[in-house]
Amino acid sequence: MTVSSQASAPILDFDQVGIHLGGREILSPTSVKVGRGEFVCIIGPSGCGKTTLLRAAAGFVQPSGGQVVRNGQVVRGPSREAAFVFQDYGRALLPWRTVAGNVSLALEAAAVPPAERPARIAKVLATVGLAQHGEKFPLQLSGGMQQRAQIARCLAQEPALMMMDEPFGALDAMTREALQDEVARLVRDSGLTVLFVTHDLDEAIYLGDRVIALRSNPTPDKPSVAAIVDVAIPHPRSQLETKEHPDYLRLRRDLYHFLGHH
Ligand SMILES: Nc1ncnc2c1ncn2[C@@H]1O[C@H](COP(=O)(O)OP(=O)(O)OP(=O)(O)O)[C@@H](O)[C@H]1O
Repeated sequence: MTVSSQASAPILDFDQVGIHLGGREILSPTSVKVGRGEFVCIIGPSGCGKTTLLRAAAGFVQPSGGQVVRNGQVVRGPSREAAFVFQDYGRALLPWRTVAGNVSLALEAAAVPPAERPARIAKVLATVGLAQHGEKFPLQLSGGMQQRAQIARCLAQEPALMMMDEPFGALDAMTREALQDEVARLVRDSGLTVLFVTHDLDEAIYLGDRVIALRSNPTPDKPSVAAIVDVAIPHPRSQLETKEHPDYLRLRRDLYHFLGHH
């Protein structure tokens, strides 16, 4: 557990959360507390329940056992306090609305008065480096820029928690690194708490304060959570220096083994 998660009441508390879907146990009872401002990455093989865990935190899925407590309240459904960034930015954005129009959706949903919207839209677009692109339509932008637009829309909702489900999985390596750095910066600047699903061990260690490794097909001997590791590499991190840090290779090797590779 990191200092931040010990220092204050957790923003998110998975309390013995178990999830069955389609008559099958997807997630065996899982308890994890996430501290305010923490960046927690979730890794594991395809189908092990990473997205399901995020969906439970967002209130899209109800646990079959246990409870998710967010900000002291049991989660019973979706809330503006929790924003969700999907991998598939192409489907998350409305193609017939401009980038600014897409960001505006979050403000409209929150009934922000029309007069206040332009300044708030400009602010979040500047945060993600899209200040000059508000009047463009999503399909006029690169994949990385579309994903920034989706992140801007989430930020406009001023969430306390951001769930990111493989947000950079569809991007090329350079765009992906650039976006990793931007998200790390904006999370540090804003104090947001992030739950971040990825298939990529390097991405998990680079971004995470902690990494949760899940396994598929849990049994009483081998529950869903294979390991939770702290990443004590100081922030701000840089792509090159982090990968040369002595902790980095050790964590990478440990997580690789926890995931069942030999
Ligand atoms: N609504 C549902 N009904 C039945 N089964 C479901 C439902 N949603 C998900 N599942 C199953 O639950 C399991 C976990 O799915 P989930 O999407 O959480 O895995 P994941 O670890 O995120 O996978 P991936 O890395 O491939 O995205 C999968 O076997 C999936 O088929």
